[in-house]
Amino acid sequence: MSKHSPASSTGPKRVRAHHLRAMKERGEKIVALTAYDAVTSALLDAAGVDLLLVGDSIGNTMHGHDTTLPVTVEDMIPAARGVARAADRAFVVVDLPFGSYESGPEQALATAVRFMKETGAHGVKLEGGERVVEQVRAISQAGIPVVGHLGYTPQSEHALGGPRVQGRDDAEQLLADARAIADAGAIAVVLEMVPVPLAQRVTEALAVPTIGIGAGPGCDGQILVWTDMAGMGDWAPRFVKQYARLGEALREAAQTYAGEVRDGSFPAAEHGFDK
Ligand SMILES: Nc1nc(=O)c2c([nH]1)NC[C@@H]1CN(c3ccc(C(=O)N[C@@H](CCC(=O)O)C(=O)O)cc3)CN21
Ligand SMILES: CC(C)C(=O)C(=O)O
Ligand SMILES: [Mg+2]
Repeated sequence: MSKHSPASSTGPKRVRAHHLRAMKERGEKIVALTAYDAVTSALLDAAGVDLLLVGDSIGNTMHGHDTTLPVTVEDMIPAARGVARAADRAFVVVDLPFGSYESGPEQALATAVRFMKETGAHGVKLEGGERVVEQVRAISQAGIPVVGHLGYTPQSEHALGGPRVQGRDDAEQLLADARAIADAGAIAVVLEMVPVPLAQRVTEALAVPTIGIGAGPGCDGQILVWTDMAGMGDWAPRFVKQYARLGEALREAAQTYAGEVRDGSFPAAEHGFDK
């Protein structure tokens, strides 16, 4: 075992784009979480998480916004840098934020190139189907692994009418979108808030892996926002399972610290210097 003890002992030393496809073919689930900084990246990487997404959910989780819409390229770059530097094994993907790729393939490629040059990440992700095929093609043809994102796409929340399950009445459109971005070179597709049977159908239709979030067990992998699954916030979407109560643990630690500072029991002799 390496010092990082990856959960999958047969897995690669460093997860690369082609491993994700191979994992789908072998029926091995792809384990993904978001990360927004080096300290968290190191912990999740050591746990054996295969893919770390520097999500534009950083807007909600770290920057106090209500949506992902205000997140900028300048917000994403230092976050991606921290995550990429601290991950020894995981494949690191960065979200292209709202406004950084919609104008066309030239804008999308310029943003993707900037992320690859300036952060050390291994790939990028963008939201949308047929409307962004030219963007996916341009990024892919430049040799940059690109991940798609279909179903509930939070950057379009005002057009979609809020966080709603997608593809109930337009399953064929979602399937066409998935095929279009896979054909344009996407290495994987995130499916967010898609009915379980439709996510299963898309997964069977594509050669590249699907990574689900609120899309059921039929996907090739699963992703969650790390602060949701670790119980850091006071709210999480219904599709989240909470695996820890880190928020409570941190609040209690800070309360104990505050009490000890106030009553003078911290710092003790061993925390100081004699000379
Ligand atoms: N912390 C966090 N977790 C996420 O999963 C997440 C983000 N932020 N930000 C970006 C997007 C936005 N996402 C969201 C945002 C809101 C809901 C939501 O309000 N869901 C309601 C109703 C869903 C329904 O129609 O049934 C829920 O109760 O879960 C879901 C996903 C997923 N992503
Ligand atoms: C929820 C995932 C898929 C995402 O796009 C994000 O965290 O920004
Ligand atoms: Mg995102």
